[in-house]
Amino acid sequence: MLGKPKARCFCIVHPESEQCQDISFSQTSIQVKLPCVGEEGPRGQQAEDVLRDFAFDRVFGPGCPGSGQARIFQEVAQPAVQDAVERLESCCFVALGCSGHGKTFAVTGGPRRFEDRGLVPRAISCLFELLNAKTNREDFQVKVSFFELYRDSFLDLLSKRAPVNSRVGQSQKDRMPCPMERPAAQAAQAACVSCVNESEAYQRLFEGDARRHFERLPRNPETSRGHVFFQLHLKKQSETKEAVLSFVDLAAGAQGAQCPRNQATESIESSLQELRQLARSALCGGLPEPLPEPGLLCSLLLPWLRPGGLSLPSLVTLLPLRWQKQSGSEIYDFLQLVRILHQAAKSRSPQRNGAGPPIPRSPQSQEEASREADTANSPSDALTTWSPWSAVVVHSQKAEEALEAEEPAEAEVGPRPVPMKSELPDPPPLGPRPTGLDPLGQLLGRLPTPLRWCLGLGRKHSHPKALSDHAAETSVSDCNFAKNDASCTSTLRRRLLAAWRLRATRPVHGAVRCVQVSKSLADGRRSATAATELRHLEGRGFQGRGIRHLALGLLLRERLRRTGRLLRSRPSLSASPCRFRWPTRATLPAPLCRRIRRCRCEDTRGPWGLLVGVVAAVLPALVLVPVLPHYRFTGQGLCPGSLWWRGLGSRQAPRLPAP
Ligand SMILES: Nc1ncnc2c1ncn2[C@@H]1O[C@H](COP(=O)(O)OP(=O)(O)OP(=O)(O)O)[C@@H](O)[C@H]1O
Repeated sequence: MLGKPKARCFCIVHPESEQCQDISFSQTSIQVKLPCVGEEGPRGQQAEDVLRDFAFDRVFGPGCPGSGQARIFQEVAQPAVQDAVERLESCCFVALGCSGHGKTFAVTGGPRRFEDRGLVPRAISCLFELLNAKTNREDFQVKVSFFELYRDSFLDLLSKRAPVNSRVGQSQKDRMPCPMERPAAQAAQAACVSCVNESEAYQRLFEGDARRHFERLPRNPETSRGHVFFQLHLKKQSETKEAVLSFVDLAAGAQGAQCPRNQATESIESSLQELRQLARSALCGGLPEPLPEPGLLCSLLLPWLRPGGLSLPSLVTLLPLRWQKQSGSEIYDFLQLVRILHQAAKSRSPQRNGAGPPIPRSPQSQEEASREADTANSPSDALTTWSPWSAVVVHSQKAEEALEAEEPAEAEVGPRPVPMKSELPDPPPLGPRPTGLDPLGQLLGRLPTPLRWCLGLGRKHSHPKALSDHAAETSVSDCNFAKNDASCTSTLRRRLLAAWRLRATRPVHGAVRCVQVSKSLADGRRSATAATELRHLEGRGFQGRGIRHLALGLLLRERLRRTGRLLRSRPSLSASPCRFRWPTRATLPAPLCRRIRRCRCEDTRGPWGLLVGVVAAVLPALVLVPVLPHYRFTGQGLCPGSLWWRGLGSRQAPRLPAP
C-alpha cells in the first residue's frame, strides 16, 4: 500500500490577541481583517480591509479550553512521538511566524513557569517514558542533534569547538567541510550525540540552547537570529530504518524601520524566500530534478516536501500568532507561507511530483478548484476551500462550529499523575520578611550593574536577598510538590519544610538548605523532569530566556554550594555579618563594607570588584605615606620626627622642655 502523506497545520493564538477586534477565531479557523491586495480582493472592495478566513486543523486560542502547552503537545506532537516509537515514523514540526509571536515559546518553552515548557522538552519526556515502558528497551538507541543555521552557516550547537563550518559566498577552495554538503539526513547524523536517558537529552537541550544566537530588537528583546533544528533520532537495532523527530524554530526577518538590517536578517529573509519558492514549485510545477544548489534551510526541509518512497514523513506546521494591526501584511505573508508549505506537504505522493491543485484566479475557479482538490488525506474539510495564493475572503461571518466537549484542563493532562498526600501541613504563605539591609545597602542594591561592579558590589542577582527570595519561592513550590508526591519520603519533605522556615531567620543559609534538599528530592526520584523543574525554579531569579534560565540555575546551585561551604567554615558569618574583617573596613563606611563582604561571600565578584577591593586596601597606605615621614611614635605619643622609616636621617623637631 502506498504511504499517505501526512500534513497538519496548527495556529496558536497569543493571549494578547484575544481582545483585538480585527481577529476572531473558531476551533479550526481564524478570521482576520487584512488589507486587500491587488486583484486578490473581492470585487467592489479596493484598498479596504477584507475579512479573510484561514483554516487550520486546530486553532489554540487563549480562551479555548485546554489551550495550554500541555494540551498543545498532546494534540500536536504526542501522536507523532508514539508513531516514532511504534512504527519508526518520522515527523517534522516547523514553527514559523513573525518575530515575537511565540515560535520559541511553542517549540522550546517560556521562561516563567514550568508548565510553559514547549514541544521539545515534552517530546523528550514522552519519548523516554514510552521507551522505558517497552520490554525490548535495549533495542532502541536515541541520538540528539541540535544545530542552528546562522548567517548562512551551519553551527553545531552541541559541539564545543569553533562552530562555524561553512559560509555561502566563499570559494570552494576556502570552504571547510560542511555537513550540509552531504544529504540532509547525513548532515543531521554528523552532529548526533547519543543519549541513554531523559536527563542526558535535557542536558543536550540546555547546552545547545545556551549557544544559540539572539539579538535585542525592539519587537522582542531576545529575537532568534538563526533557524534552529532540534532532532531526536530513534533507531531500532533490529531494523535499518530510523525515525527522526525534527523540531524547527524558523527565525523571522526583522521588519520595520527600527530594526537593523544586518547579515543575519538578510540571510533569514533570503532563506525564507527560497523556502517559499521551493514550496510553491513542489505544490504546482513539481520540484526540478536535480535542484539547483538549494540553501541550507531548503536542503534540510526538502525531505519533508519531496515526493518520497512508500512511507512519507509527516510535516506539522505551527503558526504562533500575536495580532498587531501594523504588522498585518507581514502576518499575511506568514499565513500564506504556512498554507503553501502545508499544501505542498499534503500534495506529495510517490507517483506525482508536486502536481498540486490548479491556481485559481477568480472566486468561481477557486471554488471549482477546491471541489476538485484531493481530499483523501485532508485533515479537515475546511482546508479544501483554501487556495495557495490567497486566503478565502469571506463575505459573511462563517457559522461557528459546534464546540467540542469540555476538554481536560492543563493540570489534568500534565505528564505526571500526582497522588495526594496530606501528611504535612500546607507551607505557610510568604509574608513580609526582614530584608536585613539598611537604607544605604538598599540604595546600593539599586545601582546599575556596571557601577556596582566598579564599587566591588558584584552583580545584582547576587544579592543575598534576591537569593533568599528566590529560594523562598523555590521551597514553597517544592514543599507543595513534595507534599503531593508519593515517591518523596516524609523525611525529605520534613527537611524541605524546615529549610523553608530557616530562610526567614538566616536567608542565605536557608537558601542553601532549600536548594540542597530540593536537589536530593529531585535526585531521590531519579526523574529528569523533576530535575528540570528544579533547575527552572532555580533560574527564576535571573533575567534571561526560557531554557537558558535552567543553565543559569545550575550556576546558582554551584554558587550556593560554595556559599554554604564558606558559611560552614566561618560560623561567625551567618551569626553576625558585622564581625567579618575585611581590609576596607577602616576606610569605607560600615554598610558599604558589609555589602562588599556579602558579595565576597557569594563569590560573585568579577575582576573589577577584585581591583576595587585591592585599591581600597592600598588606599590608606597611599594617604599615610606623605604624612607619616614627619611624625613618629615615641613613648609620649605621636611626635614630629624624622624619615625614620626610610633611614634617611632625622628632621629637627622642637624640643620639649625637660620635666
Ligand atoms: N502563547 C503564549 N503565552 C504566553 N506568552 C507567550 C506566548 N507566546 C509567546 N509568549 C511570550 O512572548 C515573548 C516572545 O515570544 P518568543 O520569543 O517565543 O517569540 P518568537 O516568535 O520566537 O520571536 P523571534 O522570532 O523574534 O525569536 C516571550 O516573552 C514569550 O514568553
